[in-house]
Amino acid sequence: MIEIKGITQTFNTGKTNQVTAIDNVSLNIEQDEFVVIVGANGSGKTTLLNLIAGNLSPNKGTIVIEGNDVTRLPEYSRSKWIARIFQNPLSGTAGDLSIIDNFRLAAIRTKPKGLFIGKDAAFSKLVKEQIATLNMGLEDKIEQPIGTLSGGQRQALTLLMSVMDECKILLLDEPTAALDPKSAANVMGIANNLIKEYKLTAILVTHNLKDAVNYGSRVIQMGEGAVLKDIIGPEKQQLKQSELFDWFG
Ligand SMILES: Nc1ncnc2c1ncn2[C@@H]1O[C@H](COP(=O)(O)OP(=O)(O)OP(=O)(O)O)[C@@H](O)[C@H]1O
Repeated sequence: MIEIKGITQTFNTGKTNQVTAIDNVSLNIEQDEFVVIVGANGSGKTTLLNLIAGNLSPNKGTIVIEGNDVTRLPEYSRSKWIARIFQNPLSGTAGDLSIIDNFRLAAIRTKPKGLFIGKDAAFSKLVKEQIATLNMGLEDKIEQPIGTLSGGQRQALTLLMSVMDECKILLLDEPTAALDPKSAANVMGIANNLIKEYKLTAILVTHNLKDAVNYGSRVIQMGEGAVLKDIIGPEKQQLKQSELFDWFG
């Protein structure tokens, strides 16, 4: 599904502040896999997501998504496969626009204009039904500007927009770091349910070791631009938070 072969990303090449953020990393991530990435500050986690999403093009190596070599494809050309949720709930939605208009914008992103979108009642009904599944009581507020909602409500809606948009890969870059503990737990639960329901390939970058233990089918630790640990299957399921903590030495 995602095949990463020998990628290297160096910033400020030839300058005194040169840094190799990703150092010859190879990874195969299968369809339906939910990978959690942990690692110290500056270990290359966000750079890896940027390379997968197409915000960056690696100095070396290749990235293949769904059999397509996307290494030199810009972000917008990969958006039919990939959705990304950021730490800041304000990213990913247009605050002044209503909830329903944000869903319309998301639908336009990958679908031919006119199909499925429009101002028609069928679209509003579908969005309302999907929003109701979040159990946040937002389905009766779809005409309200999305900027009036809390961070947790916005992250939940952004997640829903991503999956309704038929993405296959969901990149979660510390999606709950700006939320209070209850909202964070709620949003992680929603993300996990959507990943399962829509059979997504997911990559979660987090500093929350509890989430790293509770969620995902695989956990990777990055350090200095390299993969230090890669735990999958029963070993991942049995991993304890204290063991994960010990990885950080
Ligand atoms: N655009 C850039 N220009 C220069 N250096 C960069 C750039 N982006 C990242 N770096 C550097 O690359 C290294 C890896 O950064 P990255 O943001 O990927 O780490 P991270 O593991 O996501 O860190 P954190 O946990 O703090 O978010 C760091 O040394 C960082 O300073």
